[in-house]
Amino acid sequence: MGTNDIVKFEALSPAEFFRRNREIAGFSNPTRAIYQTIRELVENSLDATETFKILPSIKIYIDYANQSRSWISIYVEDNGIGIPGDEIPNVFGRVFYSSKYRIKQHRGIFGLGAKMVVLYAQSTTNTPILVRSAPLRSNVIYEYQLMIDITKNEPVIMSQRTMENKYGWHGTAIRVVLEGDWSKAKRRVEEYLRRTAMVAPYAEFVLRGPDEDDAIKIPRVTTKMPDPPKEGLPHPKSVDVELIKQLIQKNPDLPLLEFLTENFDGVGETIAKTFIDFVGLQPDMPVGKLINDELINFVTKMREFNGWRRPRADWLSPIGEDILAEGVKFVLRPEVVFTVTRKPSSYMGNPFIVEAALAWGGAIEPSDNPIIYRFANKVPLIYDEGNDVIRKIVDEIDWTQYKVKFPAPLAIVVHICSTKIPYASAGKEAIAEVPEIESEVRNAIREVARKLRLYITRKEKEQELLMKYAIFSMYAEEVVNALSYVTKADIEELRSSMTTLIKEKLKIRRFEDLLNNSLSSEDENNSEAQDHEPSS
Ligand SMILES: Nc1ncnc2c1ncn2[C@@H]1O[C@H](COP(=O)(O)OP(=O)(O)OP(=O)(O)O)[C@@H](O)[C@H]1O
Repeated sequence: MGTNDIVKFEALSPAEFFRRNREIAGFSNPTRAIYQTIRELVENSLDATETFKILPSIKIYIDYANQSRSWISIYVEDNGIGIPGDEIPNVFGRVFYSSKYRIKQHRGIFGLGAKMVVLYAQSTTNTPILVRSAPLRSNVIYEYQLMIDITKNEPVIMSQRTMENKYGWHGTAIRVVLEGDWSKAKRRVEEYLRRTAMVAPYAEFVLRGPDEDDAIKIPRVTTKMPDPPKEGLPHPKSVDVELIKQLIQKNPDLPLLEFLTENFDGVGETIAKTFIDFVGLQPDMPVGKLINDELINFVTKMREFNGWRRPRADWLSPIGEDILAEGVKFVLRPEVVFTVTRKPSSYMGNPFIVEAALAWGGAIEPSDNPIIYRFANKVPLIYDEGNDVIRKIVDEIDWTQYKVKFPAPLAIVVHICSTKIPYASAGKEAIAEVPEIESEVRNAIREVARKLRLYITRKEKEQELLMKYAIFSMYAEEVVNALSYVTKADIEELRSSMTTLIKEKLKIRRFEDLLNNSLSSEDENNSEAQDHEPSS
């Protein structure tokens, strides 16, 4: 009896795989499905706007489509660059179809999110997704109703039409009906938007829920936007055999020297020659002539070679210290916020930048541990904090070295941007442990923590001075009274000289300065100007 008689083999289409395993893309239950749907659509909207320097305006409307069956309708509209009409079916109907498989920072990476939304809707309510989109300067608006042929991983067009674009609209609007629990998902969705606004204060959001008074509006706080990322080439340290084979196939006759200078980030002629020498090959050898062993050796050497330039960070778009501070101030309303954007760094040839903000006091509730807000490529990570390397690092820090005593009103924001975020899963909720990233996160947090220590030290000194001033003034009044009685001098003059004397003694240049929380320059010099790294 042949094996085929007892074991049946079959292939699975990508769409079928994700229909069966939707948990790994974040669609694990009805509450999570709503959150994940909104998140995937909003992230596409943000990518379609800010990557092209358009200030994002995003509308999210939730309605009950059929309350007895827990069917929820979700509508998301943006003012982005839109989608070309002929691309719409594949964009929503073919798993692993994307414009973001490029070396450039995006929120999206997998080419999966929008399709998961369609798959989930289809699997729970059997209704198509409605898409309307108008690219920039388009005379028409395209409208499609789409489903997915799951076994073929292909779009099924249920209806299609074009409409006149009377008002010059551009952007994309999507309506989808799925089974979900809005009452439970609501808080998560609101929190997600609040956190998104923290790192994108240049965006505005309207969220309207199905019930009366169920609406929130997050206004645009600034019109400043980060510079969009440029599109890059792979760094030689990030390659593998398959990538090199694909590049060779495109042009097998290309000499090795040109192959290197044309296809990789930061490889000039001199570096390419040194490298080819290091491998022991000839610069004019056509790259297609590399035999298997040579090819494998070539790739291994590419990763070993230490003469490459560092990966360029032009493919990244960090938020920037000012914009991040504005977002954090607006959302968390702290007493004070410190931010830092670290210099670019890299892991395995992938450039990355870590940014951190520390918010202290004000509306932040004191808690026993720092409150952590994690972001990757401007996406808030809400679930799975326990598995995240950022939580681990924050917990390792000895906060007493920064004068923080818990419970304390302390929030830490960490943003990692990279052309390749090492996510721990397809749901994009936690960042895996990568030593280079860990060390940058640690440095970023320490940098803002040092600013906090300086701030707390100053505040303590100010408190001390205010106390002394109050006590001295109290006694001064008695002295002034007694002096004026004995000498018959003018009491007002005496009082004024006494106040001047006290201020001089306390080194307060202007009393108003003290009340405004700023000390004289002398005090500043005496404070922690020489700020040492605590030896943790
Ligand atoms: N609102 C939108 N405006 C413009 N283009 C969009 C919009 N939504 C989706 N797209 C296009 O559709 C493509 C596929 O989107 P999808 O959400 O499936 O994957 P992705 O964003 O590329 O990656 P990920 O799965 O990581 O989110 C995007 O790459 C983008 O080109």
